[in-house]
Amino acid sequence: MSGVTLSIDGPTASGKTTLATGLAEELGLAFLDTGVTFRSLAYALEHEPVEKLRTELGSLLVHQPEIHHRRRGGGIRQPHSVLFKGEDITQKIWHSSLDGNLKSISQDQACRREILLLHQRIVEKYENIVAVGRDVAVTLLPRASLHIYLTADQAIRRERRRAQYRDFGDRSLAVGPATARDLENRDAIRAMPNALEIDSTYSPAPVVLTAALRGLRRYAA
Ligand SMILES: Nc1ncnc2c1ncn2[C@@H]1O[C@H](COP(=O)(O)OP(=O)(O)O)[C@@H](O)[C@H]1O
Ligand SMILES: Nc1ccn([C@H]2C[C@H](O)[C@@H](COP(=O)(O)OP(=O)(O)O)O2)c(=O)n1
Repeated sequence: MSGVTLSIDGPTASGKTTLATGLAEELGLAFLDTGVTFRSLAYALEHEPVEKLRTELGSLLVHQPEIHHRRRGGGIRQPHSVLFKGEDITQKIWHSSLDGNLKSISQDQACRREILLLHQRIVEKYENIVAVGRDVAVTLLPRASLHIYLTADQAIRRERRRAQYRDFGDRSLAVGPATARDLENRDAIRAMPNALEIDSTYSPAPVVLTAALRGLRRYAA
């Protein structure tokens, strides 16, 4: 299949990264995790003022969206790596001490605009790509082949996140209810003709992957 673009939205720990990794491996797609940009900027804010991050985002942060299958250096499994001023910070961006910065970056509209421009430049480079994040269907890939909204009960998502990071020390574990932004995105995606909503609460990852592939075949046909 060529010319495949997929967007995956959904709340924290609903399984977006897992599904996107499966789809990228199965279909040979590049993978852009937009949350990695927000987390990288939260890290970068420890070192640079926000004005500099906004104006020099494209040169300070370099994404490598080709998929890496292996756990990197024994750390958390990451789909792709990211460099900040030339340094690979992929394993440093998940610390809970960055949660405050993450909130500031997420709420900074000027920053969000620059992040979107950066992501648009990245997706333009790839004919086949899956992008993951809180608003990718609406903002980044409105013309994707398929828009997936992934969800799962909050208690299940919290348990999954705890299990995921059990061995990795002080990681960001916050798992709240779906936010207003999540629900807005969900409603916008429901209104799209080529959309698929998957509740993964009782469906293991391979079942979710099969459902997504079936949805893609239906809309790509
Ligand atoms: N369908 C599923 N069933 C059970 N566990 C899952 C499922 N999808 C993902 N997981 C696990 O839940 C955790 C969070 O998944 P992840 O893909 O990182 O979520 P997100 O990217 O939405 O935050 C991971 O440990 C992952 O292995
Ligand atoms: N497209 C995006 C991606 C992430 N964010 C914000 C909101 C998220 O809490 C943080 C971190 O993103 P990340 O994808 O790692 O978060 P979740 O695992 O979905 O909770 O960034 C966003 O506002 N828009």
